[in-house]
Amino acid sequence: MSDVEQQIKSVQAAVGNSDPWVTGTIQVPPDTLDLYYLDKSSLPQPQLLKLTPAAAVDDLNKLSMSCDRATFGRAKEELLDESYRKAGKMDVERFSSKLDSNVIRLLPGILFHLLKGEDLDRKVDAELYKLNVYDTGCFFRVHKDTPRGERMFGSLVIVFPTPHTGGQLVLRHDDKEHNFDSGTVLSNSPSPNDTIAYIAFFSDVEHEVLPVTSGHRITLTYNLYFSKSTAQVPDSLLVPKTNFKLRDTISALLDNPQFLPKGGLLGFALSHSYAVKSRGSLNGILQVLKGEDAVIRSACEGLGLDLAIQSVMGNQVLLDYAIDLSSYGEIEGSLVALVLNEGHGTLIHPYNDEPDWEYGNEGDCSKALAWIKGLSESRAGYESPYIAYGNQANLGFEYIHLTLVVAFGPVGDRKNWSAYKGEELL
Ligand SMILES: O=C(O)CCC(=O)C(=O)O
Ligand SMILES: [Fe+2]
Repeated sequence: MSDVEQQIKSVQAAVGNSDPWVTGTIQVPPDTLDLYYLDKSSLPQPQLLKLTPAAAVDDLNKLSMSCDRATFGRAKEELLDESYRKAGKMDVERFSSKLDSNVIRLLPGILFHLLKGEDLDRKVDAELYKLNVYDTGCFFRVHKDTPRGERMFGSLVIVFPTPHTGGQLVLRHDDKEHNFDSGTVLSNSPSPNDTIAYIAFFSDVEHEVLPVTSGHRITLTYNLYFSKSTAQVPDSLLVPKTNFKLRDTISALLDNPQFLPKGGLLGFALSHSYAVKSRGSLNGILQVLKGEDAVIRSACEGLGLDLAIQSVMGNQVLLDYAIDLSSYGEIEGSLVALVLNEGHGTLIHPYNDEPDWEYGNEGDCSKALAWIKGLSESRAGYESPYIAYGNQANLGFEYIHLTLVVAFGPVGDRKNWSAYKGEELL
């Protein structure tokens, strides 16, 4: 193996692989478990229910009866189908939870292990979405939470300590899986009367709620956003914000004069998928990277390199916008030619190979790219043209797989990324 190959392997090994979810329990002031809600009588009456392990089964059933049947989204449709999702839901206008006014105080403790790098210092908004009641036999099959905009990065579920068995939340991402059994975790907690369980995860993580086998699993769900406000959050002390190993291995690779002496690109296929509008620009995504993706951004920014988020088509072309495949139909090859003929996209070729001019036009350039994390088979190109199953109908944003492309200049001037134009087709 050459020096360069060895150094690329070292960069690859330094890319982190932390979980895209956190789960746990938190003790809360007991009165924050109070829930006020409007029942379903013809003149709705306010009710107070303490969502504790001691809550009377009749009262929990009454809450359950006051809920509507929960729907879910398939593509652009909102559906009620109890073979896919069986649960009660209450919209935010019909209830008030004391915990909700406290949730902002709980967030830093919860998100500490989820957010990485500079994201740890960002202000996060938590938007209450629904109260859900899963009583015996309720479940929610595999889905992803519907993206509500570029800045939404995750979902938070709070589970009250009302007794329940079953109803585990199973989360899956790449080859990882996590099963969170809130009923068991809560009943085994040291202070079960005033402890809640939480699960926070990046919204593109696939998840399902297994059937509840007894009792009532009652939850609040939140959408998590990176705040637009620039209010400074105090620096979290003693938290390493940079993956120094990653920064140093990239630096060593670029210091090697054998590696792309005229300059070139590094490609990191992102671990998460991101919500974009079709044909929408990808510029804003750089600011909303999640988890390990944000760590890669920090390391490369720290080296003064140029960063861009691109979509990769057929491993041959980089695009700085999301293309709407449904408006083209047909096969990928012809799409590459079409996009290039329209004057979009940058041709790329592997760093250790010659450009492939199959689709090139006179005057085109092809840039050499070394994949640090390549697009795996299942991730090549785009996710399905629409979200098959969401917790709400498609709101115009779709999750797609993207690549962080890092540009660097010639040996001795690696920060001068704009000096690298690529190989030209004459
Ligand atoms: O209750 C849970 O743990 C998850 C619920 C869920 O996935 C949803 O409401 O979208
Ligand atoms: Fe969900």
